[in-house]
Amino acid sequence: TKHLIGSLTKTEGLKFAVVVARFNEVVTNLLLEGALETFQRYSVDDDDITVVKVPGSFEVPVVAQCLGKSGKFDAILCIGAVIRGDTSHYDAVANSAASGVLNAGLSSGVPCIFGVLTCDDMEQALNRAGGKSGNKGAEAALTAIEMASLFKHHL
Ligand SMILES: O=c1[nH]c(NC[C@H](O)[C@H](O)[C@H](O)CO)c([N+](=O)[O-])c(=O)[nH]1
Repeated sequence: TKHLIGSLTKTEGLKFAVVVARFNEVVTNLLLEGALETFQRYSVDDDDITVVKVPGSFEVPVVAQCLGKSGKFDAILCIGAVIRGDTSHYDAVANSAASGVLNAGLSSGVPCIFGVLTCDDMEQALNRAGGKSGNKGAEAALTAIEMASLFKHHL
């Protein structure tokens, strides 16, 4: 039986883009920090990481698709924080971000990792951005490394 799996240790030469929504930047900067530290811990070269800022999560997918199609990256990490609070169009933004990131990956053929928090309130979001529930940005970075390695070395 042939089992294909991405490595977390053979990260040399893997190139990553990180698309970060500025909306709720108190949260998204913490997610970005967690992601960058995880890349560093897993020996991803700093020169192999490109960070792109966009206004909100709704703008993330089109940039992820563009970066994917550039052929310059092995995985695209998408970071955002959609917080319901008193936002009327929470569902529109959250659902668009999810389907948008999915389609960016499918259309570009480059793994696009969904690191967009969708939470009811700021406390929930902060708990998932380095609080007691961990850091979704760090987790998504691990996923990005595994998927980049799987595609580069096995697919
Ligand atoms: O990333 C977010 N964008 C949000 N809206 C902006 C949206 O992403 C676009 O930038 C905007 O609609 C312009 O296209 C949010 N809310 O509306 O609450 C949110 O919680 N998070």
